[in-house]
Amino acid sequence: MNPNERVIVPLDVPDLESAIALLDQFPQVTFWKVGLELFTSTGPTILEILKSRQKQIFLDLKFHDIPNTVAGACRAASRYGVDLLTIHATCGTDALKAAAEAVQIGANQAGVKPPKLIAITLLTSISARQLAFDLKIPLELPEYALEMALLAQESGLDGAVCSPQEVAQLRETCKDDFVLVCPGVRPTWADKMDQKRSLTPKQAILAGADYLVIGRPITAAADPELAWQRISEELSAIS
Ligand SMILES: O=C(O)c1cc(=O)[nH]c(=O)n1[C@@H]1O[C@H](COP(=O)(O)O)[C@@H](O)[C@H]1O
Repeated sequence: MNPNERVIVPLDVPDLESAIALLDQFPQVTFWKVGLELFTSTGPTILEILKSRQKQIFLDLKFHDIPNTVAGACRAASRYGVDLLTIHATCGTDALKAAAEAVQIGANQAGVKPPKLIAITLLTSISARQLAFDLKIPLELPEYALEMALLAQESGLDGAVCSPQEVAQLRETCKDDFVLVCPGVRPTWADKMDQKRSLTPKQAILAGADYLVIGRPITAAADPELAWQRISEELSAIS
């Protein structure tokens, strides 16, 4: 895979107009993420636009609900023919299994390829301190992220979203074709902002990430094209 194809850029913008402006600004980006803000604003229209431009789509709706409800949501989302879809591992095994099954049913009904269903292990904005003191989880952070990934794998999911700081451990323990997607990636020259567990693009790929989600270091940079180019050069230099 061309290293640039490992970078997923989130369309974290409020409306269709701003999303199209980003697509026009970065024709070289092959994989885009549609998250809660844009999908809530535009609905599936943005997915049609991405498809008309032959882009890969990560529909990041982070479902979190009871088994019957997440199954229904996954069935509906899978009819759009997207490539990746998210659900929180903390829904529990019954909901994850129901979601994995629903993804196949929805895609079959629409005659499209099923998306890879991937589980959020622990949001990259949560620190070890917050895990212990706010969420009252008694496990060490890397152990918790690994447990969530294993729960997803055992429930029949295709992969997980984790911070780059945990990806080496997940890569070592999960099966080889388990897709690992890392947000919270920050080049040395970028501000970390609300991301608490970051590594650089090169470090994240070397640790075993299949895809990197990189947003504001590119889209909010003073010179966004230069930021993309620097990331692209960093990844191309990996031997
Ligand atoms: O599912 C995600 O993509 C996600 C999971 C997570 O744990 N952390 C996380 O930051 N994300 C998403 O990854 C993107 C990161 O954007 P930047 O922080 O701007 O690079 C955002 O769209 C987040 O919604």
